[in-house]
Amino acid sequence: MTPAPHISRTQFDALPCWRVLTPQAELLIAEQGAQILRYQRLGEPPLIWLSEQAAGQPGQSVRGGVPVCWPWFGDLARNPAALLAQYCGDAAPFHGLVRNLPWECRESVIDGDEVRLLFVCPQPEDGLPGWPHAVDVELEIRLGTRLYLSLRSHNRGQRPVWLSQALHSYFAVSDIHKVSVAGLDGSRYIETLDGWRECRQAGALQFAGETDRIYLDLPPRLELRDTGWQRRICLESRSSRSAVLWNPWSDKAQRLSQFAADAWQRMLCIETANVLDDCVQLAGGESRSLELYLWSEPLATGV
Ligand SMILES: O=P(O)(O)OC[C@H]1O[C@@H](O)[C@H](O)[C@@H](O)[C@@H]1O
Repeated sequence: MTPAPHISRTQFDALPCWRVLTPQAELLIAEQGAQILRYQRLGEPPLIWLSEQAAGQPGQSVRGGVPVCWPWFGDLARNPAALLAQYCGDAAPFHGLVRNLPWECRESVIDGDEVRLLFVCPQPEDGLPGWPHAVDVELEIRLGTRLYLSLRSHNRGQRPVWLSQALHSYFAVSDIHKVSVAGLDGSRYIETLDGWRECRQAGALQFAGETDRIYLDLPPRLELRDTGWQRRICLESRSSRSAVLWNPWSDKAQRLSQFAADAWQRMLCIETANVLDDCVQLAGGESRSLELYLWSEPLATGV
C-alpha cells in the first residue's frame, strides 16, 4: 500500500515552513513570501533549485525556490507609467513588496493523493506601505502528479489597479551548457542587457553567457530540456503571456547574495510573469489568477 500524503510543520533556519510529502514528491514552503524552497519528485534530482548558500532569516530574500514578485516585477521604474504612479513610498524594492513578508497558511487539505495549501498575505486595511490599494493576494499550491500554483489577486476597492507580477522559479539543471528552452521560437523579447532593445527569438534558447530577457507573446507551454539529466521540465501557464529568462553567469554571480561563485552552472530562472504589455489591470471588484503547472518527464518521451 502506498503511504498517504503527509503535511508537517518545520523550519528552514529561522523561517517557519510547511513540508508536504506525497508518494511521488516532496515540497517545502516557507511562510515568508509563501516561497516554495524545494520541489523534488522522488528518484529524481530536484526540479526547483535552492542555493547551497541560501539563508532563512526573517525579512531577507532567500536565494532560489519560487519567490513571488508582486505587486510589481523587477525594477519599478521599468514598469508602465500607470503602475509606477501607484507607488508613493521610498526607494521601491526590487520585485515588489511581498516576498519578504510573513504570509499565513489558511488551508491545508489532503484530498486523496493530492495536497492543497492556501497562503494569504495579510495586509493592513489601507494597503501595503507606500502602496495604498485594497488588493488581496493569495497563493494556492496543489501537489499531486504535478505541482500547480495559482497567484490570485482580488481588488476589494472600486478603482482599477495595475499589477505586474511573477512566479520567479529557479530551476535546477545538470549543467547550464546542457540545457535549452523550447516554446520561445518566433517570440519577441526585450534584451535587458543591451539597452532594452526588442529582438525576436529564432529556435530554442541555449546559454553561453549572462542572460536576462523578457519574452512577450508567449504560448502557454515552455519546456526546459536537460540532456545531462535526460529530463524535461514542463511549464504550462494560464493568464500569462510573458516570462523572464535569467542566468547571471560568472561575473554577475560574484555580486549576488547567497550565491556560490559557480552556482550559475546549476540553475536557470524561467519566471512565469505578467510584465510590460502583459501587465494586469484589475477593475474594482475583479479577481485574476496567474496559474502555473509544473512537472517533469524523461527527455526521450513526449513531443
Ligand atoms: O537578486 P534579486 O532581487 O532576487 O533578483 C534576481 C534577478 O531577478 C530577475 O528576475 C531579473 O531579471 C534579474 O535582473 C535579477 O538579477
